Amino acid sequence: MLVMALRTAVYEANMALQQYGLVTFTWGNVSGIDRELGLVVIKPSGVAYADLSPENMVVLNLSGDVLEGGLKPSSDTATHLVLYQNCPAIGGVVHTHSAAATAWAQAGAAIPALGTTHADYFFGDIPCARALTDAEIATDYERNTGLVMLEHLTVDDVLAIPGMLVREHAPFAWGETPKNAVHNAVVIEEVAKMALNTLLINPNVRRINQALLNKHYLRKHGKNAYYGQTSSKPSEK
Ligand SMILES: O=C(CO)[C@@H](O)[C@@H](O)COP(=O)(O)O
Repeated sequence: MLVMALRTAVYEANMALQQYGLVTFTWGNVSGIDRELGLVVIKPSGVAYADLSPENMVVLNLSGDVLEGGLKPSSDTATHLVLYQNCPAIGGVVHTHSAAATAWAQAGAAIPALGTTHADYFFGDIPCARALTDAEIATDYERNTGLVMLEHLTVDDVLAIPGMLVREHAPFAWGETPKNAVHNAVVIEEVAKMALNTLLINPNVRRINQALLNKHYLRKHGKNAYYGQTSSKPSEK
């Protein structure tokens, strides 16, 4: 039984999706990585959260080969792997179809940074990656979903904007750990709801004052990050 600690962390993170109201049926999955061992653990595909256990999580290598687990890995596994393969700072990935964030994704719109709740976790708007082309859908939808997200990422500062929407699909979030990734997925859904309501009240609302965004983001994430650029490694806490 490989990486039991990671299995448990990924199991607990998947259970937290339900706890925080991020999923209906099985519309969400969490994974985690042990980079020293080169192993990824992910939720099994289509399995109800009530039926999950650390033991039935699926263990893969970074190429996606199943090393342990009799169940099929999440259908989004290739997307998770693209993020791990290209972004060393990422330790956990979440995908959900949480309703408000999915509405922004279906509309093809980035979630604007309108207030300090957003600024505490995201150093700017939450991008919406473009819709995939016919060819990208036909060849490898899940892997290409990860690649279109990379079009928006500066690999060195993926933790400054720890999540993104994918047009015609839904949100992805990430973090230093599976638990942190779930936290960011909750924030995406909450600020998606807040932004939706804010724009209903005032369609002409402007984005948060830059100095206030910097103050709130830097207060939580360290002083060595600058708007749009961050240090070559995640900011010291
Ligand atoms: O995006 C979708 C479905 O549109 C999937 O993420 C969702 O059904 C979860 O799939 P898995 O059960 O993780 O294979």
